[in-house]
Amino acid sequence: MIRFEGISHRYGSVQALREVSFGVPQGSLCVLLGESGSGKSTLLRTVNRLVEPSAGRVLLGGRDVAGTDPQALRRGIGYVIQSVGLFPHRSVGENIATVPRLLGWDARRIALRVEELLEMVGLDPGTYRDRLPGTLSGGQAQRVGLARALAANPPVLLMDEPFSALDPGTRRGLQAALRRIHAGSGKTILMVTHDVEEALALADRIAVMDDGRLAVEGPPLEVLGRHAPATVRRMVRAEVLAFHRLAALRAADSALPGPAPGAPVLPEGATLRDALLLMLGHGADRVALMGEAPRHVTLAALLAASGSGG
Ligand SMILES: Nc1ncnc2c1ncn2[C@@H]1O[C@H](COP(=O)(O)OP(=O)(O)OP(=O)(O)O)[C@@H](O)[C@H]1O
Repeated sequence: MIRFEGISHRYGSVQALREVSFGVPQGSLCVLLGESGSGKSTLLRTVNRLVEPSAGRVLLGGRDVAGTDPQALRRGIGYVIQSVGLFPHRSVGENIATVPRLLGWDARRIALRVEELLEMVGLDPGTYRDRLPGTLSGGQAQRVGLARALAANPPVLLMDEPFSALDPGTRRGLQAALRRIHAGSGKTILMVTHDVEEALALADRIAVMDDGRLAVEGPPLEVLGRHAPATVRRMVRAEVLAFHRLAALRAADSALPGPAPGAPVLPEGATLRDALLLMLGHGADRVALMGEAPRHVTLAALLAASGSGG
């Protein structure tokens, strides 16, 4: 759906991107991970032409975006950023209606869509539709930003650290909302984050950027697993706190009954941190628990227990 072909970009003397090539399959949620300054936002912004790359091309559904009128292109791509960027003097409903208005939808269709979207992102339409953005909390504003980006049902959504300014609880709520919205929608989502846990909770593909280059790209368990490149291992170290939390939880408390044929086996008394490391080491999404009755722990149960499962 999105294909980067040999993308390089310079800002003056800064080489921000170096020959980046990979594809984001239709319907997938791909997370761009990488340290600060590695080129994640620049790459994301080549898709909606907020950045015109110095070399290479971006294909969207097989078409070179350079040949598409930027305004028309952006109307077909949802874009969500950390600072939200809601219009301060327009109500929540008017903010969400921005693109449908530009597309000439009639008033009734717009009103129905605004209501549907507010419900989708977990805000009661009666309470929030007529509020001004300045009266919302950060998490509520981010929900409105997400609803606005989804308004005209774009097949592609670009998200640049959309949840990073939010407290952990609010953030998990929005991650859960995003998972619901994405599931079965066929939408292709490309999302920048610094947060390895967030990537594990949301992504079906992860692309890791390192100093403007694509370090690795693939399914999460492959990318973050045993053969992870140095840049990934540095980031994972930065997530030590999350691992501490998992280390405090017994794997047996998150186990489901039943065998897990072929899965690696976790010793009795192991923690969820042990379970995660075993999954990463084997590229497996579940581990079997040693003991009398057959039991197993899934990655989804592990994320739920760590508070990342929504
Ligand atoms: N408008 C600009 N002018 C000059 N240099 C820029 C500009 N935007 C980004 N850069 C530089 O390009 C490089 C890549 O920046 P980019 O914002 O893409 O990285 P990032 O991985 O998204 O970083 P972060 O995680 O900190 O947001 C950095 O060295 C940055 O300083």
